[in-house]
Amino acid sequence: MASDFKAIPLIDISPLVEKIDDPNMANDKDLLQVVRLLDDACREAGFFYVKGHGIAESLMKEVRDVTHKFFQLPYEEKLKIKMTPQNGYRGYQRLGENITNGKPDMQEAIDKDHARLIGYPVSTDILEEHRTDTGCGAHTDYGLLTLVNQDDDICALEVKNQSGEWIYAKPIPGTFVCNIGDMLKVWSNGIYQPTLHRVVNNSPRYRVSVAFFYESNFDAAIEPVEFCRERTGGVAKYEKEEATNMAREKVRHAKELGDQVQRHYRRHKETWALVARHLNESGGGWDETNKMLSLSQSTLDSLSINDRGILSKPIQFFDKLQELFSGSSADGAFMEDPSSVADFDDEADELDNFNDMSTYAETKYPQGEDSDKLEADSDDCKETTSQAPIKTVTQILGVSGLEYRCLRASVALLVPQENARELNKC
Ligand SMILES: O=C(O)CCC(=O)C(=O)O
Ligand SMILES: [Fe+2]
Repeated sequence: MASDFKAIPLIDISPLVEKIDDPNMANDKDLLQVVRLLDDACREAGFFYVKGHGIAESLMKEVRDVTHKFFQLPYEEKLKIKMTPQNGYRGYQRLGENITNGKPDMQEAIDKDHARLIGYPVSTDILEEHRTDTGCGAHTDYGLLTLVNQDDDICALEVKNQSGEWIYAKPIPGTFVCNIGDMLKVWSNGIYQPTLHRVVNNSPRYRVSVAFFYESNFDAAIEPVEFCRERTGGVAKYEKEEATNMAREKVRHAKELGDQVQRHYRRHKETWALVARHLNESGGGWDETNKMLSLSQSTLDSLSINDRGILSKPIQFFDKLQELFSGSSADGAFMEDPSSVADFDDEADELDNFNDMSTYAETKYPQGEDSDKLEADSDDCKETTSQAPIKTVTQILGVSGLEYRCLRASVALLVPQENARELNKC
């Protein structure tokens, strides 16, 4: 547990860097002092700055400058390297796509293996209805150690101390801000605990940071190391776990939501199959005024109770279902099921232009509750139908854009390799 720290320590690690290949390093007083300071920092704040790391300040700045330049590019340019399931979720992640604690983060990013280049727009540049209050919601990092090269002139990264106060990790030029992650907690048998942190860009300037996440391989077994167990009473406080499982735990909620969306999708697909089967029957047809199928008595009589129940009620989303499942005509040529992840993702991209963030207007988030209904009288539906005339997957599935993005985050589970970053913050 983070202590009641009021400031984050700055540690000059040059003795460590200089002696890193020295077989006698353990006898070096200066180096041992660095180790002591690092140990204190990890116990107290879980955060520290490092200087004397050997990377030129000018190079750190250049990296940030390039990052700024990339995010200034037109949206279409950035999309050329967009993150997809096919490329293992590496590449450009659009504004609002990263979800923390169920809320979209007001950030865009490029993920490349263990590095993440992050851009935090000025909040007034984001449409008010799309804005959330954090560039990155409160979280701990999943791995061992994170190093952040942050913009020199903007205070945005905040770290929570034990009394619940948010302490700024103010930029200190030439330093990296470092923090420990969940894996180190397990390895150290709880001696070190990761600290909650978040990013809020309230400044009038676009902020970038470049983070490096030092993590184990996904198949590594994470368990308390013996040395730390001995120092903490001899009993392991954490069970041995595969890194992948730790990551999965982090995205449990997103995964539940993904399952929910898939259930919605399947149900509407079934409804449409039923509607399409009877649509062109003789004596039948679509009654636009009542939003119902008109069916002959003999057809009605032949239906199962369940099917009759569905078809004798208004089908509010008829045109949407038709578009989604059969293109422009009711020919029953259904689209792929979303369990085929790539297809679903592509389809979403087509229907849902994230740039205008039109599906993003809703902010309701079910927090795991299963709002498994799309009846015309449900509040959910009223909300979606009364919106601007947009045709989106989210409307049809009866989920908000936000939930839908969670689905996408959950999809990351299916491509777990190298994907610790994506999983990190759900
Ligand atoms: O942008 C920052 O300063 C930190 C970002 C962060 O905490 C993260 O991506 O895990
Ligand atoms: Fe973080």
